[in-house]
Amino acid sequence: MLNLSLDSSSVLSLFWTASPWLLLSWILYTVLMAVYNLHFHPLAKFPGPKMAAASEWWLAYVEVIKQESLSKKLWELHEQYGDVVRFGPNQLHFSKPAAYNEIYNVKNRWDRDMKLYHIFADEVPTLTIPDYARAKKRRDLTTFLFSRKNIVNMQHLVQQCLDTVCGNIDKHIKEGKPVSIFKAFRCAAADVICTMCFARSMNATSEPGFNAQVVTAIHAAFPVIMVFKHFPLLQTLSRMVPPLLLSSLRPELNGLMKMRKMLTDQVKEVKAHPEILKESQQVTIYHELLKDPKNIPSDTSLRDEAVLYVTAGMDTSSDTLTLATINVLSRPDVHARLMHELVEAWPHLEDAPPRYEQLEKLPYLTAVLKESLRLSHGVVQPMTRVVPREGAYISGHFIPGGSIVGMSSIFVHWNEEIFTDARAFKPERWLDPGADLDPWLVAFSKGPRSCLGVNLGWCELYMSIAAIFRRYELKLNGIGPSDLVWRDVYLPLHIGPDLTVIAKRRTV
Ligand code: HEM
Repeated sequence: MLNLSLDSSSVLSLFWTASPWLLLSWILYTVLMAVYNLHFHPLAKFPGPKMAAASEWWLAYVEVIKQESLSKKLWELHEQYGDVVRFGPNQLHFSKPAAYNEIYNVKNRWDRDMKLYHIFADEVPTLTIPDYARAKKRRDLTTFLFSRKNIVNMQHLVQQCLDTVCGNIDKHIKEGKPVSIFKAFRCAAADVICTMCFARSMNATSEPGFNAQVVTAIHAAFPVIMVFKHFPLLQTLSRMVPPLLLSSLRPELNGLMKMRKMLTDQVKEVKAHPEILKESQQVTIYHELLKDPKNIPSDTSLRDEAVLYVTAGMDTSSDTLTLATINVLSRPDVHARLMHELVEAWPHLEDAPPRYEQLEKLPYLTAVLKESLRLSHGVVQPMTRVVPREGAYISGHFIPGGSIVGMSSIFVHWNEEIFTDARAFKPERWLDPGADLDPWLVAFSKGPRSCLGVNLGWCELYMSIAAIFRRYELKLNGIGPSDLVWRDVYLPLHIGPDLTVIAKRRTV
């Protein structure tokens, strides 16, 4: 009988003999694919850099080697090539704001493109389920948890987290230290999400100096996921590394592992003792996702859903709040007008803070928040969608089925025809009755895959600004709006200095 077993030295020698052929075949394949992509691909007629059209490697070079922001690079490309740009063999980007509504709208049931979305997890949590039908099923399960009604009822939990933030700010004041408003809002958002969704806090808001591990870890993880976007094999390999080894190789990721462990333990506890859920006063994601006994998600699925909520909700709302604080403090006229409104709504500091429903009726605070959402953008990377088989018209062009299309929110938010002096912070623009700007605020995106946590997001924004501005006199600590510098890593990752303020308790 033929002996097929090979020892390790013969496998190695076979590999060395075959490797020049493997390399040659790969080069030949790449060249042939480039020729096909440039001349015969259904998107061949669309303009854009030739290297981008030829191969996926162009985008990997821009995002991983040069560490450039894709959305900002696309801005330059549109100036050169016009309103449609081919920025990958099968990818198109659009610049006219109307195209945003043509891609992301309630009628479109377009799939997400997994080349981008696999970075957040395997196909398990809501954000990474590619097809609309399955994603809808998963989203529908949590409709109640994120409904406006539930958020309004549970707002005392948001207030509790904000009170802990204030307690920590008071400690900074006592010790004569500036407050990192950047970290404070991130800690607040992390605790709000965990308290609301899992009925358990990570106590990030109590950490000295707001130096919570979860904040450092998520900040450190985003540039890594840009590498995973282009080299998915590395992501698979990284999952095989034992947590202990990973934490010694990348100690800054400790917080992420701690959070995963906390949520894994919680999932196990809830599954082993479902009676905990019956006794709980509060609806959590576990109540919602374990509702249907015939469709119980796996432990990993539950854990990944929980991790998704923290990563989806932490940086987005805290970026908006940080941007709001720095811009309001750098414009004395805006600051004075906002304070006037807040003092009227909350005249005596010793009284309980106004409720969310009352705050959302304040026109100037609302204008400040809309302007802050506009300039913080939400997600900046083009959120890629797959055009259905029959094709679609976008920006007046017929786009063949199977093409991947997307549009970064910066192309709407920085559009000068909609927002005059678009890069400037001008809350007044939202108060102009003739302007009708609301349809162009796309920070939460649009359509069936838009933000699931939108009600919680708004609630946090209103209550945080009211609590921090009404309770403290704040001054910028040597920083200003020009220090709000970001790199596009799907979200806008802050790469400027720490953003600190000097705080003093208000007495009246
Ligand atoms: C200012 C605050 C927020 C902004 C600007 C924001 C923005 C967004 C955007 C633009 C998307 C679409 C992403 C895409 O298609 O790639 C999204 C999705 C999502 N957001 Fe938010 N978000 C915010 C707060 C939150 C909060 C507090 C949560 C709660 C935990 C949350 C949970 C989610 C989830 C679960 C998804 C995925 C939805 C799906 O795939 O169907 N977000 N968010």
